[in-house]
Amino acid sequence: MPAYKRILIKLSGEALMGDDQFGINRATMVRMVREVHEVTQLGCEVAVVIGGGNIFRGVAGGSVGMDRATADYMGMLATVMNSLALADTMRQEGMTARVMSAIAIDQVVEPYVRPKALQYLEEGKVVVFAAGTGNPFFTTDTAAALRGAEIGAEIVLKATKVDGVYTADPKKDPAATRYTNISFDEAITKNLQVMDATAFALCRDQKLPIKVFSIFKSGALKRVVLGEDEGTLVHV
Ligand SMILES: Nc1ncnc2c1ncn2[C@@H]1O[C@H](COP(=O)(O)OP(=O)(O)OP(=O)(O)O)[C@@H](O)[C@H]1O
Ligand SMILES: O=c1ccn([C@@H]2O[C@H](COP(=O)(O)O)[C@@H](O)[C@H]2O)c(=O)[nH]1
Repeated sequence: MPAYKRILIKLSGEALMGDDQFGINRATMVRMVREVHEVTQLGCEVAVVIGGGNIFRGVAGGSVGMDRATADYMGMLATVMNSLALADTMRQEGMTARVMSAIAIDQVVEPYVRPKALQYLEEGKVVVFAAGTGNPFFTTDTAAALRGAEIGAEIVLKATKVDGVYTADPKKDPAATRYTNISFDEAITKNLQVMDATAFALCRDQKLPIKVFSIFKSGALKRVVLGEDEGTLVHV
């Protein structure tokens, strides 16, 4: 029995690279989709936001010296590519997914319209929100918080490269220790970089909890959805 009826999953773009230098690693994508499939089969309504780090990192060199907003639009377009690839993999795995973009690209993907997204969720379709918030100077973490609040998700699940929120970046500080629970205020005050402060603040204000866990750990997403002990809960 799932602990939540409706969830917003933020999938790491960078994790999609697998062991490659950039881009989409097919086997990794399929594995991530199968993890999502498992939770839809539990009866959860699922929306997804995917990052763009796997593609944007590959082109970031070319964005040096560009104005920030233009580079950010490139980053948002990278998330559209990831979203299309994700939805197509979902289709191949027998799921029904719809991509909705915050930036109008009508020939490619339907625009984000909140009532339509709610309708898809009620129909049991997975909704993939592409192009972040549609605004530069933000991130897909903030898009996850924003869309999560808009659709009335009970929790935002940040599926990332580390297995929770640590006292410091565990990739840089081997002495860092993991929190089981942490409040939004503490995460913001301590400037913990696992998620940006805008996303933390939005979730705090909307009383929308976040669970941070590893997308590389097999079965972790399902365990989170079943309410089992996994990762770090960020709460009001
Ligand atoms: N205090 C911390 N606890 C845990 N991770 C941290 C912390 N500080 C920094 N990090 C880093 O934050 C990263 C996760 O956040 P980030 O938003 O960069 O990645 P992502 O969401 O997985 O990727 P993308 O932006 O491509 O979707 C982790 O890989 C970790 O190295
Ligand atoms: O609302 C948004 C979301 C994203 N961006 C830009 O896209 C890249 C990729 O997103 P990640 O969250 O880092 O995976 C991001 O670095 C921004 O440049 C944006 O401008 N607005």
